[in-house]
Amino acid sequence: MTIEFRDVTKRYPDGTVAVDGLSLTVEDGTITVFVGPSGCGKTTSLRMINRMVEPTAGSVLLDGEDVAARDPAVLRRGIGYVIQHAGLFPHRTVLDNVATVPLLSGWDKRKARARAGELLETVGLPEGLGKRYPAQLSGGQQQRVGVARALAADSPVLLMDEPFSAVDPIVREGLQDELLRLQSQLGKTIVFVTHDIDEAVRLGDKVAVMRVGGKLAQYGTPSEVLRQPVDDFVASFVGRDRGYRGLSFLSAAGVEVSPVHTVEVGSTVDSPSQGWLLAVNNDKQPRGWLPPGSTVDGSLTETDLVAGGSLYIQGTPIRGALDAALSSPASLGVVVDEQLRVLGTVVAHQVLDVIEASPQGS
Ligand SMILES: Nc1ncnc2c1ncn2[C@@H]1O[C@H](COP(=O)(O)OP(=O)(O)OP(=O)(O)O)[C@@H](O)[C@H]1O
Repeated sequence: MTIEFRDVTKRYPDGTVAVDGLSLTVEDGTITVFVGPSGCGKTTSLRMINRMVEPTAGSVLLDGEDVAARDPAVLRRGIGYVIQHAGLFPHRTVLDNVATVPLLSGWDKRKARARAGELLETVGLPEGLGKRYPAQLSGGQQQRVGVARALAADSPVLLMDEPFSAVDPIVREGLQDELLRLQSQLGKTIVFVTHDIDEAVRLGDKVAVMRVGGKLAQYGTPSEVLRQPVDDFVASFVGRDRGYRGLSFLSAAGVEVSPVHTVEVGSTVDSPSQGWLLAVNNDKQPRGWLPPGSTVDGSLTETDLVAGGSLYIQGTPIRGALDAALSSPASLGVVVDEQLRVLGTVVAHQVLDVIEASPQGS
């Protein structure tokens, strides 16, 4: 099934333009990866495919048919969807989690569970795990269950939103291998969102690099994007980072750590916040970000916050600093000490400058 974005724009009610004039076609039976820094509109784009978000202008077509003409609930049931932390129902067994969509589609319980058991096997989990609850599984196992549940929709389209971001790098590689193996058998049309360029290049038949402001910067095969970046943004986001396998060993000593405005959870925030405010607990550990212009009724709670990106522990290799900056909703990577207390922030271009200037960086 092809997925076509035709001049799609999404402006949220507060005026944020999350996606700006996106036009691209995801080809049938391929994996297309939307990649870019936090806040560039990847998730919004993905959610317009299954109508969890409605475009402000333009249209999304599945095999030439505008999704706006489809009943949203039926559409969604027919499209597999996997998110970070798997999004499993905590009070249902693993088997019942996977059987959710078949049950919603009217299958009888036995048949739905039998199918769920097969799917667990498909994603490399022993059927015996089906009786457990999600909390009794490792993070990697939970993600596999998330994939099994999405496959249960038996749809030609699978949407995956940072599905492997919350697991450690080794488990992540295993999950990526598994997805590629599954895809070689299933040939689905997959749209996959990540901020990790290595993951994008590894998984994507095509890669769509997006920039903040919701603009598509480049759309091509991984090798096109790596070898012929269209501009400096793509070059720095894709080109340089890619070249730096040595990043994992490079020190971040030269990276400037800037002070950051913090606000404590539980305190009051008067007047709309200026810029992004980093919320911390009373141990100075980061809890999330308060977006610019937010007003808070009474004292600040975690529900007022946007989840943060990864943290960079000072003294660890520079790769983590880049990852923190790229995954932060505020575009400010949070630097912490070993007790995870906030020290300040770093920005991606500064990290890239340090990498550039290093002997490994040319
Ligand atoms: N419901 C909403 N209301 C207002 N603004 C929103 C809403 N959802 C997202 N945004 C804003 O739209 C922009 C794009 O967000 P989106 O979640 O699509 O980005 P993303 O690239 O997926 O980011 P991340 O990698 O952090 O998930 C951001 O500026 C975000 O703050």
